[in-house]
This record gives sequence, structure tokens and C-alpha cells, in this order.
Amino acid sequence: MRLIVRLVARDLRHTYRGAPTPVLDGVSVEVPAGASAAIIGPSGSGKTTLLSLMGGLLPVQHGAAVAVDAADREWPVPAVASWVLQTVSLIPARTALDNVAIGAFSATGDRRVARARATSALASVGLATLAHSPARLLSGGEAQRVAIARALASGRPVVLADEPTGQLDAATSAVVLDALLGASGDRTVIVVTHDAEVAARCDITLELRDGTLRERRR
Ligand SMILES: Nc1ncnc2c1ncn2[C@@H]1O[C@H](COP(=O)(O)OP(=O)(O)OP(=O)(O)O)[C@@H](O)[C@H]1O
Repeated sequence: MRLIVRLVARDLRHTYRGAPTPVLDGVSVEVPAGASAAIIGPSGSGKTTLLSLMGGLLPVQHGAAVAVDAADREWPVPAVASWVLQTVSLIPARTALDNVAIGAFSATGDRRVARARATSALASVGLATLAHSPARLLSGGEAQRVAIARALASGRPVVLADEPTGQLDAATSAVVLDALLGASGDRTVIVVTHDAEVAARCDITLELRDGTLRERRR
């Protein structure tokens, strides 16, 4: 059975070394299993910091961030999450399919399963016809969709994305978002964004301001 998790942050506080005030000052939030949430807020408000704490990229100084399954078992988020970042890193000389299969191979250790999953993930982001193109020939939007397919093919139940449409024009952003949110299904997705259109497509908006979080649900 597929693992589905909700993401829970409890009273996260974070102060960077040498900073006079905390960037996060008691942030608690729960993103339900299968939901999408956008973290928004002014530049420097702590969006990436919050995502990094929730995803285990930064050590938690105070509070906790965990994934919780349907049986209320807690999982470390890095064990269940895959990342999509603004700057996509693909192996340029390898095909789109190979680049996606890497995510699935690291999760399954089985080459055939990895290629099958990669083929279906590429189709789900509308790139079936480019499966055998070398990554170096892809446009920015196509490369970002390959990165999303890689996250989906990993089979992990959480996708954490930091400004995934930051370098794309509006039309390409919409296609990338379709890939990220449309294919999400039973995945729990958190997206850091400056883009109001991206936030409007998510189930929950988490607005950071002055170290605290305000939540809006649709
Ligand atoms: N490693 C670090 N060391 C010290 N200060 C940091 C570090 N990383 C971030 N900061 C500071 O913490 C604050 C929040 O940064 P963060 O990147 O989380 O904000 P953000 O809302 O994602 O910003 P942006 O929208 O500009 O990307 C900023 O003032 C930033 O300068």
C-alpha cells in the first residue's frame, strides 16, 4: 500500500548565527495528506528557511517537523520527501528518461522498475515525446518538468519545491504547475513561491510575516 503522509511543524523557531532576531518565531502548521500548500511572504521573511526546516535541510533549533502517516506513525521528512528546486540540475548528456529514472532507481534499486516508473512520470508531465532527448537540448520549462517527473518517479509521498517556476514565463509556469500539482494525487506538496498565481492553485496558503505564519484554506 502506498504511504500517504501529512506534514506537521510544531513551534518552529530559528535564529541564524549573529542575527539579532529570529527569522521564525514559533511557527506551527499542518498540511493534510494529499494537500498542496504555498508558502508566501516578502523577500527575507523566512520562506526558504521554513521549507528547509520542514524538509530536514536545516537542523531544527526549537520545535519539531515530521511527517505523520494514516496510522499516526511519525517519519523523518527527509526519508519521505523529494525536492524540486528553482535551478534544475540534470545530467546534460543523458536523456530525459535516464535523468528521471535516477530518482526511481535510488528508491527501488531495480533498473526495470525505475525505467517503467520514469516512463510513466514523464508522460504525466507531458514529456513522453522527449524521453530520449539529451537533457542539454531541453528548454528551461521542459527541464523543470523533468525535475518534477524525477520527484514523482521516486515514489516518495512528499514533494518540496522552492520557487519551481521562478525562472519561467507565465505560460511555461502554468504547464510546470500542472505537472507539480495535477500529478500530485496522493502526494503532499509544499511550494515556496513569490507568484500569486502559484499560491492560488494550492489548497492552502501559508503567509510568513515578522516570523509568524498566517494560514488560509480554500
Ligand atoms: N545561512 C544563513 N545565514 C544567515 N542568515 C541567513 C541565512 N539564510 C538566510 N538568512 C537570512 O534569513 C532571512 C530569511 O531568509 P530566507 O531565505 O528564508 O527568506 P525568503 O523568504 O525565502 O527570501 P527570498 O524570498 O528572498 O528568497 C533573510 O534575512 C536572510 O538574509
